[in-house]
Amino acid sequence: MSYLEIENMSKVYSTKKGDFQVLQNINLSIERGEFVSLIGHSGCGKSTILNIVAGLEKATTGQVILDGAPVTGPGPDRGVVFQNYSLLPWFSVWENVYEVVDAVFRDRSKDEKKAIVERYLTVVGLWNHRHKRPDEISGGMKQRAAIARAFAVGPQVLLLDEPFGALDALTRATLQDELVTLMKPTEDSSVDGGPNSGTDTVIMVTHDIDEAIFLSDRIVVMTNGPSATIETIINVPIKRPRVRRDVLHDPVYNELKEELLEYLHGSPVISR
Ligand SMILES: Nc1ncnc2c1ncn2[C@@H]1O[C@H](COP(=O)(O)OP(=O)(O)OP(=O)(O)O)[C@@H](O)[C@H]1O
Repeated sequence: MSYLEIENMSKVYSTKKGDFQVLQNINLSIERGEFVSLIGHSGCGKSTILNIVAGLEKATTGQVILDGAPVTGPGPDRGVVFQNYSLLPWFSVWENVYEVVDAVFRDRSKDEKKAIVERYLTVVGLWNHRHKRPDEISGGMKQRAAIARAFAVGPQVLLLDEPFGALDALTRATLQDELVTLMKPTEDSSVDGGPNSGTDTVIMVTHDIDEAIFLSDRIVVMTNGPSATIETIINVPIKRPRVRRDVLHDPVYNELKEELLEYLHGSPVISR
């Protein structure tokens, strides 16, 4: 059995107009340490899959098994980052991260918890902005704070729902690079939390083909809904951690891009 198993998952929403089958027969095995992206047209159920793995939604049939145990609700072993930041508006950046660290690491000293917060706010370049509230910082900074908060508690599985979707291309690329840095285990184990306590498995929902290729080991392409299922799974045979420029120059990159565009839009694309 793999580290994370999605077994025969289906999801039916009851609506005023009757039952609406979003997902049908989703089967996916993810190994520890894998970065897997879900890609597909709007409304096919990508967020629904992520929410079920997060334990925020229940599957209608089937189940999610994580590290041998069925998922029955949310837990500190899974961290979620949404597109819309989800920071508490009345807290500073520092407090937003500290609150969660404090809740998860109940038995750590205050100094240890502060050190974890400092470490992750520093990695995402927000230490100098730690006293600001979410409405005083840019969208990119808010998303950095949300990412720092997710990594700071060191969930084994990180669930990213279009984490960079609302950002401009430049900020997006910077944050993708920061994510690569955060995913890389460091030698420094003096401060626990984060990658040192094992955040190495990621499921990311994205609409961005380049982002999916740059970050993922495998890309799961969904069919269109309703009753969406997995159309195909594409391997990205470029070793991680990756450097953006190297990936862009890798001949495999254009081949994968073309393949994905063909799945998503059904027509061959002329590569540059
Ligand atoms: N609570 C709900 N009740 C009824 N229908 C829902 C509910 N949540 C989602 N849906 C429907 O389920 C379908 C899948 O939604 P979901 O958000 O998972 O898709 P998605 O692939 O993530 O879309 P997008 O790419 O646009 O974010 C959509 O048609 C949506 O309207």
